[in-house]
Amino acid sequence: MSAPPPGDGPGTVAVVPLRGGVSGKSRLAAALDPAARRRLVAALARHVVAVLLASDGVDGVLVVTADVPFAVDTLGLRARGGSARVEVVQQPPDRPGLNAALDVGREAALERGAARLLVAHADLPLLAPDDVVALLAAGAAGDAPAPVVVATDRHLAGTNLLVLPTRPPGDAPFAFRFGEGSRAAHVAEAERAGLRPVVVRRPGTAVDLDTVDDWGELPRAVRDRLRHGLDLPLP
Ligand SMILES: Nc1nc2c(ncn2[C@@H]2O[C@H](COP(=O)(O)OP(=O)(O)OP(=O)(O)O)[C@@H](O)[C@H]2O)c(=O)[nH]1
Ligand SMILES: C=C(OP(=O)(O)O)C(=O)O
Repeated sequence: MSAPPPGDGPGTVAVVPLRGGVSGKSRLAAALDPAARRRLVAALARHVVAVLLASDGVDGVLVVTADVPFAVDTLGLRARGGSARVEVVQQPPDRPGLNAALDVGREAALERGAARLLVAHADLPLLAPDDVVALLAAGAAGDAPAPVVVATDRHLAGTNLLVLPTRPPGDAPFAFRFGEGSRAAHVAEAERAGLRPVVVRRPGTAVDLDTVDDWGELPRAVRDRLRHGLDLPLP
């Protein structure tokens, strides 16, 4: 995705934060050894990126990570000689953490002229294109103020995906507040930024893979594929 003339940029760019390699999915250490976790992180990331690319309304995907070689290999970009619609963006070492990764992704999306961001975690095994299309529809600009779609997790406490304008009204940009209690934090942040929060909870967006309990609740066929790093079927 290159920088287009003002106003001609992509409509919606997806930003996928990825903590790859051995540092990802540490909460699954009791269930999976480091090699299996690395395979799982890779298979999950491939699934989420494939779903985003298959979703109408997503014009490009930026994967933001400190581990660029892992992401490039995982997504097969080297083999494919890169991809016009998927780019891996380096997360600088002096900007650590998930929220900083999303700030880096938003800056890259702005450089590409994107009007809207779709933040999507890389650990959503049941995500399907229909879910992405539904979130984009919920985030359609329509009447002012522009909406911020908060796709919450199964516990109605976290945030698995966000849809928001790349440049909200006013000067203070929307602050990413991923972490404990992020659903409520993102709703409050949207209101502070003069945006309209819309909370969504769909089976495909609510299931993220964080803990051993989450692992045990996945369909067995999905667990078996992820354990061996096999791709998940595209719904
Ligand atoms: N680029 C980047 N992505 C991150 C970072 N922390 C988490 N992520 C990604 O953000 C999403 C949510 O991740 P978490 O479940 O909070 O963290 P995790 O590394 O997957 O798992 P834990 O190690 O168990 O916390 C996943 O897509 C992670 O890969 C980070 O510091 N930088
Ligand atoms: C980062 C979040 O949660 P988790 O670490 O459980 O993915 C969140 O919901 O903001």
